[in-house]
Amino acid sequence: MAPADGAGEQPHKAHRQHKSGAKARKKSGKGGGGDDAGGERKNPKAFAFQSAAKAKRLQSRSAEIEQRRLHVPVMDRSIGEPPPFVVVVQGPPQVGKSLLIKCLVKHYTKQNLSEVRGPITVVSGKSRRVQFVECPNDINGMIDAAKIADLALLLIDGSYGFEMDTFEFLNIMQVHGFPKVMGVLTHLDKFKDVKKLRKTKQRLKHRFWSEIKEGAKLFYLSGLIHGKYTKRELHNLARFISVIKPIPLSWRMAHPYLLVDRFEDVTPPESVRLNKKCDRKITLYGYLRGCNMKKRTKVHITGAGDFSLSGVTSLVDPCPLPSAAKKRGLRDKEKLFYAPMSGLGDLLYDKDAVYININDHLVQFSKTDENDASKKQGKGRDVGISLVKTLQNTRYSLDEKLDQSFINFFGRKPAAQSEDISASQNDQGDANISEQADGNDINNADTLESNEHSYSECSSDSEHENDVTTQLSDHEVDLREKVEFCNGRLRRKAVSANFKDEVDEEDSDEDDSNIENSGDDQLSEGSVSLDDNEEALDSDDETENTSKWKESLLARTLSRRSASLMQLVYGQSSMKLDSTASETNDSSAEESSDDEFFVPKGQKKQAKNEASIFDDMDAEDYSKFFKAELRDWSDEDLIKSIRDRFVTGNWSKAALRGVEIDENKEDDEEVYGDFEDLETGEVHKSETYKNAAGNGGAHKQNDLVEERTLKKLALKAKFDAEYP
Ligand SMILES: Nc1nc2c(ncn2[C@@H]2O[C@H](COP(=O)(O)OP(=O)(O)OP(=O)(O)O)[C@@H](O)[C@H]2O)c(=O)[nH]1
Repeated sequence: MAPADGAGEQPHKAHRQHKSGAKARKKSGKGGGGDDAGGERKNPKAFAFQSAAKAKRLQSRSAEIEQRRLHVPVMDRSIGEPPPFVVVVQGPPQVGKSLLIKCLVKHYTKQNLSEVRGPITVVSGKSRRVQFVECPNDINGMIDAAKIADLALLLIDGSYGFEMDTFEFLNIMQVHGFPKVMGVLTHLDKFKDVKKLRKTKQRLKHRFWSEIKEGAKLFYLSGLIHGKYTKRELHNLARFISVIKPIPLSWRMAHPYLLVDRFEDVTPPESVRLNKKCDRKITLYGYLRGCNMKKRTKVHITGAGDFSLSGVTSLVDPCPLPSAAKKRGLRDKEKLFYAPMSGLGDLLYDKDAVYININDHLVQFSKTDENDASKKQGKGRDVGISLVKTLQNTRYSLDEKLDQSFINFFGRKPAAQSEDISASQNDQGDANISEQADGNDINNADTLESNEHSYSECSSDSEHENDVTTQLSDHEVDLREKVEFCNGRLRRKAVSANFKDEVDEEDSDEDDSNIENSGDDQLSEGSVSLDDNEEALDSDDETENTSKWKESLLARTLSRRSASLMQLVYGQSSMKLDSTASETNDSSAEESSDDEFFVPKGQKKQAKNEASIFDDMDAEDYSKFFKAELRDWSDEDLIKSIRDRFVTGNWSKAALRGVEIDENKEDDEEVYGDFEDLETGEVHKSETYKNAAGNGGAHKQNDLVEERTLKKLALKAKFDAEYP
């Protein structure tokens, strides 16, 4: 019993009050909290700003946020999940484009990519997918890539410097709407001297800024480890790619377009057997961007021509966002990548089928079995097994077959095959021509600019350089192409007068103090630290910071203007034809009307302007002027001369002027209307001449000459009297 009594008397453990945490805070709030909180709130120093500069910064920041809010919001037309963000990796040959894509894919998906072909879609975040595309090294591929890029990664060989490919691509992007651009320096491990490396980085960064814009992002990939870029630098780059916001480009938002990541020939094999050049039916797969596409819309396939759509079907997303993937079955884990052309991704959704790709190691085939089987049968492998084996080996048999047979969007197609395509699409011939013409234009411009080059062996000794610099018509282009033989191949270096290639020793000492602080930051961050160099850039001359490569745009545009349809078809410059025509007109006009000679300067100029409005038009395309110089539209006379051509002007006056010109022509024809028909050999004489000849030949002619001389003299006298 005693123990029972003892248990009854045992004192209860006292309740321990909470001294910290939510409960304690709650209690103190309930109790005398009012005073404490009030006391805290009443402290005036706690909420006042201490520094005027900080206050100013805060104020300007809030004003900026307010301003941003006031901007017209960009209409988001997308329905459901946004399509993947297209990242185009561009750079000169052998700069490391494929390697960078492989490394980024490995970073995002932990998958090894054996080859980079076609677009590669990877999931880069909870609500974001990225599609990597390698930009081909030819100009047509660049044009195609520039049309679809949301972000362009410009790879630059740090050990060599800027090459022309980069500027050509920038130039093309400028035409198609400039997407986001980031620079990536590779091959930096070739520098043995740390100081030189730092100087080169600095120099390339400044040039990159001045060519694109101040503060443009430039990443450094400092070298390879086991044949791959370092994880830390890739991580930084991937993070930037993941967070970057695409610029809404108005043209793209208003037009539907598709980056094809897979295609299939669905032409019945029988019709192909009967006619190898029959019209093919092709199914193209890809994410639709821009806006919705309608059936029967005319579409342009780059490099192939214009076609009409026979139908559009929406399919299951082959690379869904992680959130969407959970809703569907069939997959045990999330598939974070889709690259059918590169042989990555194991589930394919077709219009009418779903293909599941099973890896070889998951299939129960063992070598011992095979050997046994062959022994048992006494002759080769069983037909059934070998059939299954071959089926297993060919992952995308149809695609691969197609790939070998034709359309290759990015310029790898063999010449013979391309001929086939154009032959089979005779009805779309016009479109093909226009596409080629377009390409020609740019090629023309390119060859024009590449006239301006020098050829040299890749060596540090500049004396060996054979520097041939020709000037593009009137426009001096700052950027110069220097072709040199380097690392076993020809490279086109982009030389700028404003940026020296070699690092000046004197400069390097000077600048070192600036870089010392920022250099490490850049190395560790893998990105440009803006603040460090802002001041240095501010002090730069403004003209230096303007994009130099843009200057060549005008020259290119002008050079492109001269190419006309006539020139392309007949191989003859329409410009020349027209100019010679106008020259002859001029000379005849000079001869015929001496009146012009006695017209005051200003008036004469005006009259000339009038005439030249018609003269310097392209014969075929009136939107083109072939004269290289643009008119001086500040000239009052010139403005006056076209005033009547607008809605507000006097149209009848303009028409009268036209009639006057025609009448003058007739007059001229009367006097100089003789011509010889070269085909028939018939000589036509003008009426005046005929009359003169009929009425007594030379005598009459003399009279005419005399008459004209008298007329001239009279006019001269009149002129002198009016304008002494
Ligand atoms: N040392 C060094 N080698 C590199 C670096 N980046 C790429 N490479 C090597 O350069 C070679 C070319 O790389 P790729 O990725 O094939 O270059 P690419 O630009 O795709 O080449 P193309 O497709 O032919 O234009 C490979 O052997 C890479 O290992 C780098 O930063 N340092």
